[in-house]
Amino acid sequence: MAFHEGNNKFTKSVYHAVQGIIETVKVERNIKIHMIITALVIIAGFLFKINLVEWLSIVICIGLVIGMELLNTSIEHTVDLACQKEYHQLAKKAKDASAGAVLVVATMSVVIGMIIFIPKIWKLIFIN
Ligand SMILES: Nc1ncnc2c1ncn2[C@@H]1O[C@H](COP(=O)(O)OP(=O)(O)OP(=O)(O)O)[C@@H](O)[C@H]1O
Repeated sequence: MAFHEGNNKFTKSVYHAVQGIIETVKVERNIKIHMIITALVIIAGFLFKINLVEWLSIVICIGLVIGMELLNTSIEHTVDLACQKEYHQLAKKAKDASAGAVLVVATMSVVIGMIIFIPKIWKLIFIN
């Protein structure tokens, strides 16, 4: 395979991946909420001048939550395709487990956000 062919294939893959993200953001309400929370957390990070480890924790959480939400959407589409939207006990199990994965990562992110920001907010209110 010539170098430019490989390069072209990579560009196409990135294009499709970006399309997947854009489509999901357009359609899925939950990922829009995650995006808004992400923006607020980044603004709070700058306002409270959080340190490098805190930024790293937040970047990991953001990546995990949005990545997991994209996977959840992918699983929902795959299940709908497989069962043609007919009720099926296995479809329920697959979708519920997938939604559960998002919930686990989102809960972990909220806890990390609280550990980072609550002491800073507390200091701002009661010490300043
Ligand atoms: N084909 C099906 N058979 C059985 N249960 C289903 C089926 N489709 C959905 N469900 C049930 O309904 C729930 C919601 O499924 P749905 O596909 O509407 O996801 P959603 O509400 O769009 O989720 P999200 O808000 O995460 O995007 C699932 O978690 C599952 O319990």
